[in-house]
This record gives sequence, C-alpha cells and structure tokens, in this order.
Amino acid sequence: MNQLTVKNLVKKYRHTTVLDDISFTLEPAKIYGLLGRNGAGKTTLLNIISNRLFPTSGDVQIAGEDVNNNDALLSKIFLMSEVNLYPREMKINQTFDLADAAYGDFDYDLANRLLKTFELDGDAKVTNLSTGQRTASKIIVALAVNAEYVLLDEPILGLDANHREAFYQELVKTYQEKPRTFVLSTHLIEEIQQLVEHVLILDQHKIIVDDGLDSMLAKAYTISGPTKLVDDYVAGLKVLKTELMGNIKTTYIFDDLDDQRPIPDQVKINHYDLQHLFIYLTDGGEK
Ligand SMILES: Nc1ncnc2c1ncn2[C@@H]1O[C@H](COP(=O)(O)OP(=O)(O)OP(=O)(O)O)[C@@H](O)[C@H]1O
Repeated sequence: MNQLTVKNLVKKYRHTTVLDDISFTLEPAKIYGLLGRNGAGKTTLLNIISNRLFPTSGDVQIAGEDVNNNDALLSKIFLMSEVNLYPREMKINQTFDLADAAYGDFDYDLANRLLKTFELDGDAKVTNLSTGQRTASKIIVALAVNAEYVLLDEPILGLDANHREAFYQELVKTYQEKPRTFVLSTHLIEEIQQLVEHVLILDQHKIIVDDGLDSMLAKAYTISGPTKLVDDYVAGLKVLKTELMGNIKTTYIFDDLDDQRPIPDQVKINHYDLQHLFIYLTDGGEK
C-alpha cells in the first residue's frame, strides 16, 4: 500500500477561498480524524480527494501519481458521504453489488452480518429508509468495500447511540482484520477519541494540526492554582484559555512542559481531552 498525498490544494468559489494551500499525507493503515467547525471545508476536501470535485489548484497523489482521472488509483479511494447517489428504486442489497462492480471483492459476508447488526432488511429500498437507517446502510458499504482509503464524511448522521457504538466496534474489528486507512470526519469528537490515531484539524481554510493523537494530548495540560504561581509557571508557554475563580486560575496549555522546572505544591497539573483541545484551538479559546 502507498501513501496518499494532498499537495498544495486550493479551492475557490468565485472570490471565496474554501481551502487555502492544504498539504498533508495519509499513511497506509491508519485511522484519521478530520475535524473542523461548520463550513471549515471538510466535505470539500474529501470530495476533492475522491475526485468528485476539482480543486482550483494543487493535486492529490498516490505513490507520486495524480489520482485525477486515473481509474486505477481512484479505485483505491472510497467516499461515504451524506449525498444520496443511488437511484430511487435501488435496494440495499443492490448497493452492495454496485460497490462490488466498482471496487471488486466486496465483502458480502461482512455486509450480511452487518445488516443484522444494524437491523436492516437487504431488500428494503434505500429511499424508504429513515435517516439513521440510510446512514447504517452506507456504513455497511463503507466497511465492506474493497478500498485502501475509506473516507467517511459524517458517518454517524442520525444513528442512535446503540448503532453508533456498533459502528465504532465494527470499524475497529474490520480495521484489525484488514488494516487500511480510514478518515473520519465528524463533530462527535468525544466519541471518536478512542478510535483515531492521527488528527487533522481544518480551521480558517488551513490545516492547523496534523499530529498523532497521543502526541497532541500529551501537550494538552491544565495548570491550576493561585493566580501568581500559575502566571509564573505558564510564562512562555502556549496558553489556549484561562479561567478564573476567585484567586484560583486554571490555564489550558498546548505545549511541552519543561521537566526540569519545579512545580509549586499548590499548583496542580492535569490533562484535558481532544474535544476541549479542538474547541480552544478553533475559536473557543483566546486567540
Ligand atoms: N458549491 C458551492 N458554492 C459556493 N460555496 C460553497 C459551495 N460548496 C461549499 N461552499 C462553501 O465552502 C465552505 C466549506 O463547506 P464544506 O461543506 O466543505 O464545509 P464542512 O467543513 O464540511 O462543514 P460542515 O461541518 O458544516 O458539514 C462553506 O463556507 C460553504 O458555504
């Protein structure tokens, strides 16, 4: 398997720049979280990677070759999106056949098992499904399709908590059995924190974070205690947010701490989670 490289992508609609010189690499067999606020450009980016949309400039490459109009390379990339691309009369089972025809080697055993997991009838017409059921039917295709890069745009839209849990479990299971790359674009950050290995954050039309989850979270500290002591301790560190309660100050840091510096007794250091890190990095903090 080869890397997928996004190189200097720019997407403009008239005078609005939606993606501004985006570059990153997707490694084979890794689970990525693509995060960004509403309108950040996530869907646009995934549509360009899967050749559903053309960039204004820049390109997407696999093994150094442009995927644009290259059928062999495009057959390595699958996009599950909100848009319903199936004809009105199509049954769930027929969407499996379509994926098999386009990508080959569709995993019918997995798909049939997942129909039971998600309590769906394979003979049901896609247009007659509820929002959550339609999402589930698309998830089945995305997990059973034979593609090296599976891009999931809002894959949990309308799914109830039980089915979301089932999706996460099945994703991990199929990933362990047959490692390939998944990109999960979602707003349910708390729920995917356990799944993703690498995080891409799109903000203000640019990638502002491209990092392993563990290395990101290792830099996410809260430092709290008496204001003066906290101020002294965080001097020179990247502070994303500050909260004050009486004389007790809590700062949210995104930085490496200096191991050599003594920590005053009254100062407490803890970690915080991906969801809060995302919020503070993308406007909820003190830019
Ligand atoms: N065809 C279009 N013409 C003009 N502007 C567009 C078009 N498609 C998308 N945009 C704009 O591009 C920006 C990015 O949209 P996009 O759908 O990629 O965001 P997103 O990150 O997926 O958002 P969300 O989380 O809300 O789904 C938005 O400001 C949107 O209004």
